[in-house]
Amino acid sequence: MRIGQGFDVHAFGEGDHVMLGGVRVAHGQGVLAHSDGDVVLHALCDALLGALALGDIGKHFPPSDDKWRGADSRSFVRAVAGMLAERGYALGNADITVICEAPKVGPHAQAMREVIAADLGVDIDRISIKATTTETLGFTGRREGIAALATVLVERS
Ligand SMILES: Nc1ccn([C@@H]2O[C@H](COP(=O)(O)O)[C@@H](O)[C@H]2O)c(=O)n1
Ligand SMILES: C[C@@]1(CO)OP(=O)(O)OP(=O)(O)OC[C@H]1O
Repeated sequence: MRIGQGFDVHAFGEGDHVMLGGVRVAHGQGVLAHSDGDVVLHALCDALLGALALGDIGKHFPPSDDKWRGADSRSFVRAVAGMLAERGYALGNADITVICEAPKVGPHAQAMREVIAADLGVDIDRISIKATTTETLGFTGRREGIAALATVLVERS
């Protein structure tokens, strides 16, 4: 059994939605990013890569590579899932926390769990999505950006 953790932040910018856990969430702003800027999936990928000491998301999908411009971050999750499987590992469980004042994550948490479970090929009860504000403190509190934390356990399959 191995453990991994991931963290990602994107600044809010122009737009009318954010992608969170592969789900399009209506919001008065978008995020600035090379890909679709899905902090949930980026933190998850980093946690999975970290669990197997495979580097980080930027090593595998460099922001300097035009191939990933506007990319659907679900493609990163599926690619990372493949790396795990190749090495004989499968997800034990993932626990993810989204940090922002808005949008509200709770109403979308179940849909995010379904997307992530499907992309990792695991039962939904292995995927947890939580959210918190920072009580108006810091960059998330000022609504300048959105952050996510992910912790995973991976097990020999
Ligand atoms: N973006 C968010 C933030 C919070 N929630 C839900 O609200 C609860 C209370 O948040 P506090 O930061 O005031 O503790 C939190 O436990 C979440 O259930 C949310 O859905 N989306
Ligand atoms: C996802 C990648 C893809 O180029 O770019 P961004 O969408 O900017 O996201 P970030 O988490 O800042 O960096 C990781 C990159 O791999």
